[in-house]
Amino acid sequence: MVALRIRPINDAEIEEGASIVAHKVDDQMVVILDPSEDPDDILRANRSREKTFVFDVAFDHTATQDDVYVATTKNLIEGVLSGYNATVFAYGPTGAGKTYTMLGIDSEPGIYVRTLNDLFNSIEASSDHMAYDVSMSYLEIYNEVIRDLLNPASGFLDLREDAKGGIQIAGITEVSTNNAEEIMELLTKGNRERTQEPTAANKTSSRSHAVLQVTVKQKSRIKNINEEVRIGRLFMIDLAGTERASQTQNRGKRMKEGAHINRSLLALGNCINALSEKGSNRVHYVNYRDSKLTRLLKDSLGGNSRTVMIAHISPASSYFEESRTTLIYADRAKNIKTRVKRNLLNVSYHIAQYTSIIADLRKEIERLKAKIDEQGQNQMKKGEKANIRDIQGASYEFVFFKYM
Ligand SMILES: Nc1ncnc2c1ncn2[C@@H]1O[C@H](COP(=O)(O)OP(=O)(O)OP(=O)(O)O)[C@@H](O)[C@H]1O
Repeated sequence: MVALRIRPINDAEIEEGASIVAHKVDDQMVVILDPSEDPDDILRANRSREKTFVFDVAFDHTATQDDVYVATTKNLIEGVLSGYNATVFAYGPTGAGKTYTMLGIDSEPGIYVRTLNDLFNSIEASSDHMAYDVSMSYLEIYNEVIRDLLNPASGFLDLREDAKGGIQIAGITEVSTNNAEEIMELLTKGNRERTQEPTAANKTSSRSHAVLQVTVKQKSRIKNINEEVRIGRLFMIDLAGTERASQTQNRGKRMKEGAHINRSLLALGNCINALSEKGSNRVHYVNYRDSKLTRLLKDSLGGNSRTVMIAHISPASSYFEESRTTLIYADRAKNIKTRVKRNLLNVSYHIAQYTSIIADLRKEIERLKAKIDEQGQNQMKKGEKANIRDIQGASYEFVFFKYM
């Protein structure tokens, strides 16, 4: 899925006399008008100045953070909870609104917070039958090195491929928690560690790609000697901005950063090109190894993941070139097809572990008993004359039946 978001025009753009050249036509269509061409030139009819693009969904300045979240990301949660991988990434020029969409601001939180809230609400709603283990890591790729944003003191980390071709980051901090607020705290702290610098185009420009990875392991509460564990992974990525050195007046360090950012985005673009032409007659080699970013995104782009790209542009005429290239890039990405499969892990227990399974079962029975008692008490409080014994009898029967 490819979505496009046009942010509102800002004061600086209005002050420099920019006009609005990018418009949303309907829920999927966007039109961009080339401001450099002479509108009075009758020989070049309007058609040549306008370029139309169609995406799965398009947003403009009227869209709320929730509109964007609901249309792009909310639907991925159920899949992640049942063992599928999903990736959401924000792409676009510097200052076009990527961090706003992903992290948001306190009064208008973005996709990270909304996703985590819904993820934990869904887990709570189904936790009677299933046990979930959620862990999270947050990293940045800056100048082609990986840093742990939850533990920046750990230095540079390595990407490794496991026996099944899965990508792992050696030594990354994995935080286990089932509390969205706790995660948000960690995230805000992590984000402060992110390499940010003011550029001419954006006062708090993110100079790195930030990757939030959430892993959800799901297994049945009912222990068995053969247990199936489903592992769903969700990547949420705030890419560094694409930029032109001339636009941001970058020199020295900024220039070098720009080169690295552009290298990984170029590698990403090459992968997108090669993947979008897969299936056509030409054989294309997809070179994921060209950058850390594409190695990390290997599964998300061409493999086993539901992937959503949210491309961002400014509506201003001064951003026309960046917007045009972003639209072309995003248009290419529409052709990528991924094939998703559920990640299953089968755990067979040894006889020696049966005592621990029995202990777990006892704990589960105690938990259910306590829950039934609590429900019974609540009903009594409400003055309902429910026959608790009947409820308990029926529930125990149900538990017994489940363990048969
Ligand atoms: N949809 C929006 N509504 C209101 N304000 C927005 C919106 N999108 C972006 N902004 C504002 O525009 C500014 C730049 O946005 P943001 O920092 O998200 O850009 P970015 O694409 O992440 O840039 P960079 O790549 O340089 O980090 C911020 O002040 C942000 O709050």
